[in-house]
Amino acid sequence: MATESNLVGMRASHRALDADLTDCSAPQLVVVRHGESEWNKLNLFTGWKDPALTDKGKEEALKGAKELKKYGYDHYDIAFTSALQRAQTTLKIILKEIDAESLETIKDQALNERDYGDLTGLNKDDARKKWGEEQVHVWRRSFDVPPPNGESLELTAKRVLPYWEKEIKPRVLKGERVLIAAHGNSLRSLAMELEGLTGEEVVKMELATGVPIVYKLDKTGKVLEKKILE
Ligand SMILES: O=C(O)[C@H](O)COP(=O)(O)O
Repeated sequence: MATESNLVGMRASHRALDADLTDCSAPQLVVVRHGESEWNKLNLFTGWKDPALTDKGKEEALKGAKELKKYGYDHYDIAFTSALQRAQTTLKIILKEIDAESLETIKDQALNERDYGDLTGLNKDDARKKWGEEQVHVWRRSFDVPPPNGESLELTAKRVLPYWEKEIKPRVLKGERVLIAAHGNSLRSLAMELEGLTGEEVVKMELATGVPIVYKLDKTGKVLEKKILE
């Protein structure tokens, strides 16, 4: 079920928000985290490694597509995804289900998962045993502390957001219907910008695999309305 009008634009006045919500021409953007991958299943730090989706991951992508259809978010002008197959396959499954297999799709590593550096390939529980619960939590969920030789969320945002500003946002603001299939941390970086979240707020945000998020934006690209289709 769609989470009812989960309004995040707390900084906007309610009057302005109501006015804009009645405006069907307000720019709209749909983002989705890939379905479960083989390495998610094995509880391994994945980052820029490129495992495939599991069967469960494919089912999650299909379920996400059915939710998009159910709520009428099944027409797009362009799609963006990362250079990693778990996001690309998720997108493919969605596009097939909404009869949009020939949709123009741009793949770019700017949308990749954060690079987990030396943690890549390690089991997350083993890492907790080795470095302690707290240290691993800091690496996974602090804003600006990178894992050894990897990217913090802040560093991830430094490549995701310029790409958003240059390649995606202008299309969304022009009224193109854009679908992005990407990763937990690349989408967190984007959510930070769209929803106006602080570093502290964004690290608390968890994105479920295969669950689409629909954003309605104002004319500057900030979020007026957010619906999680789960
Ligand atoms: O790269 C990974 O391991 C996951 O896709 C995201 O991991 P996280 O939940 O530890 O950020």
